[in-house]
Amino acid sequence: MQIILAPDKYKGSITGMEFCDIVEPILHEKLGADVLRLPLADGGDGTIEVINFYLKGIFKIVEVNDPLFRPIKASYLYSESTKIAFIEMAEASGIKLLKSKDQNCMNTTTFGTGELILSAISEGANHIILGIGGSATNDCGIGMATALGYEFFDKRGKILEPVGRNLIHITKIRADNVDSRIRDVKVQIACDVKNPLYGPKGAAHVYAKQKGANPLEIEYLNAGLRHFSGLLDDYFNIKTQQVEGSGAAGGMGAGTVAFLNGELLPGIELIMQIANFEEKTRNADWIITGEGRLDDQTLSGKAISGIIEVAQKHNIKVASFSGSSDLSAVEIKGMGIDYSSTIMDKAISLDDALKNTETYLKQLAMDFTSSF
Ligand SMILES: O=C(O)[C@H](O)CO
Repeated sequence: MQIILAPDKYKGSITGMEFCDIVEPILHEKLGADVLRLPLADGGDGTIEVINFYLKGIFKIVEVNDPLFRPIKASYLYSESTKIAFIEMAEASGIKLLKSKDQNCMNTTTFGTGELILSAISEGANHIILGIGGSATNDCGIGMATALGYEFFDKRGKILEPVGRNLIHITKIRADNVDSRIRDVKVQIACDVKNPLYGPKGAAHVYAKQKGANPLEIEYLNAGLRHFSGLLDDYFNIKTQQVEGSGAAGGMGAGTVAFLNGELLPGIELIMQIANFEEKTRNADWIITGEGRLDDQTLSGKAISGIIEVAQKHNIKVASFSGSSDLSAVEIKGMGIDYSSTIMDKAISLDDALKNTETYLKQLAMDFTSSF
């Protein structure tokens, strides 16, 4: 029997690799199964480790500007043999880098992410995968673009600092000094959400509060995104608001489409491409997946959605060992999952589940093997 282990992380608990370490020996021992590990991620936190499992690159450490223009060391992954770099914007421009008192996306920049991109190009990358999300910013990517050589002017012809509050003042974009090497690089964007750029479901209204903006500032940032999107559309001949995910990471989705000619993709889709997932699983009997929680979001962008698609195409059974589930047995079956169990079925409380994930996950794996 061939079994593929394709877990995402259990957020705040174990990584996908740890999941494999726990489950694989039980499948070997109890079923004599041939097990292949293909850990997945959705583009959010922890994606870099999963990508490295496939790319086998090395981490490059560079000094860049953090969201408040302070020097920090940030890393990205580079694979010399494939010339692919994987950059997580949160490493340079993430909310995790700021104390809560310093968080306000009126004043933050994605400049450091642009510096990471330049560094990767200087290393020799001809393909950059940029994971966006977890950002401290709402600057529509103008910080990143500035690092690449773009300039943004106000109506008096003054160059503006590339931060969220200045989007509304931009009247002119200049590309004369842009690093021309960027044109030869294929850029794919692993996007964590599908929000539009502005409006009630846009970057500012949905995510700026968690980045320290107050209600007035949120309105101001939203107006800035709306205004700037008009400029981007005219300058690059695109329709930013219509791009799914343009509002990801404070408008970085739109910024990457415009300034990098990037292709926005759900993170899971990109990682499955890198893992060569479909090719490697087509003869499997089972795919076992797992993620922190099965819920009604599960089919929209999380790892399991991509797995079910491939499994159904090749008639492979799917099992899910998740942390918890908000779905009924009928809903789970309806999604295309043939076997499902959760850590919370075993644990007496959330605290117990988090403390004893390994023990309970072993039990889930044992139960699965006994079902044959
Ligand atoms: O960074 C952000 O704004 C969120 O992760 C959504 O992309």
